[in-house]
Amino acid sequence: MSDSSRIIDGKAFAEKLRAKIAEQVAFLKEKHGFTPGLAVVLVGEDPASKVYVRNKGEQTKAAGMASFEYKLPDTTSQAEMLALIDKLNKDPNVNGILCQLPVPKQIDPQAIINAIDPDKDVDGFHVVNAGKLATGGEGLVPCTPYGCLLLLKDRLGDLAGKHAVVIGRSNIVGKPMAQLLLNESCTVTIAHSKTKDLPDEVRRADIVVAAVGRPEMVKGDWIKEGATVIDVGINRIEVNGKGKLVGDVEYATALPRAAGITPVPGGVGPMTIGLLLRNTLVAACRQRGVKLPD
Ligand SMILES: NC(=O)C1=CN([C@@H]2O[C@H](COP(=O)(O)OP(=O)(O)OC[C@H]3O[C@@H](n4cnc5c(N)ncnc54)[C@H](OP(=O)(O)O)[C@@H]3O)[C@@H](O)[C@H]2O)C=CC1
Ligand SMILES: Nc1nc(=O)c2c([nH]1)NC[C@@H]1CN(c3ccc(C(=O)N[C@@H](CCC(=O)O)C(=O)O)cc3)C=[N+]21
Ligand SMILES: [Mg+2]
Repeated sequence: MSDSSRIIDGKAFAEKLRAKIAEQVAFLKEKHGFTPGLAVVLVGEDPASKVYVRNKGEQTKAAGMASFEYKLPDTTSQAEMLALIDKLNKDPNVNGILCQLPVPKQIDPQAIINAIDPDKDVDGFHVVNAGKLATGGEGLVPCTPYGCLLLLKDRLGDLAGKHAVVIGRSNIVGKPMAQLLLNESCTVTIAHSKTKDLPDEVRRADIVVAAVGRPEMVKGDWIKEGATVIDVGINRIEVNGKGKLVGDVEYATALPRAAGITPVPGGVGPMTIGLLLRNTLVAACRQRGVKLPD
């Protein structure tokens, strides 16, 4: 097997997804006379967050959807933030609301997330959507794990019975990822900072999803021959005085062992934005009482 055939190209997959969404959006406009809209709220000046928010806005518009951006100073109070969310909840032209995380320390992120109308919660972070994911309802699914799942199903087909190890248990990546894999009938292990022997857990995995936030902490020689590796990590490091983006997996040594592996950049990241647009489309159709176009 050549190295290039092992690479799971999330960027190309996401481009196809976005092209399809653009067609669906054009159909909705022509046949039903409306345009899905996404509001993104950014508080403060975090440079990485600014880049993501700009990318989201550009891709939203490229798909033919309406993009509303709210940039608030880092002194914004929780009450001001809640007032904006209330306004967006009531605005019929806003079908999806995303508050970029992290938020400054005077704001409780969970209070903000749970103030968003669950039907507009395109991040899928609201307690109602988390509950639906856990109990089988039709909610909105968190974009990053959803993107990981689409890449896995595209590569592997049916996932039933596979042993999946998810490293990380955050509410936004690890937990919903484990839930999605469980819903696909995988046998799921969730590892975290208190896990006793992480290499041993990873060695048993058919599927590894790494969502830790530590550069290349998952070593290539932990990966079982023929396993599929999804690297969610986005870590900015310096190499010879130059900035570089790396994942949570030691990519060069994992690549020859894995049957499939996502690169960083170009793997999970582009899928996250693709699924954000998809969730906005789905939310808009539900709010308008229109069937999602084929
Ligand atoms: N590509 C994309 O679209 C996205 C990428 N990301 C990236 O994914 C990564 C994870 O994000 P997020 O879930 O928000 O991060 P969090 O910091 O919220 O969670 C990290 C998790 O990793 C666990 N962990 C920390 N150290 C270890 C260790 N030594 N061994 C095993 N587990 C450990 C923590 O365990 P414990 O719970 O015990 O503390 C925690 O559950 C980051 O790099 C982030 O930038 C995030 C969102 C989207
Ligand atoms: N409410 C909220 N929802 C989020 O979904 C959310 C968030 N807050 N806060 C931050 C994290 C992180 N995240 C990424 C999205 C895209 C890329 C992405 O497109 N990455 C490119 C590279 C981008 C670059 O060069 O920096 C890639 O991996 O190829 C990365 C990370 C969404 N997040
Ligand atoms: Mg996420």
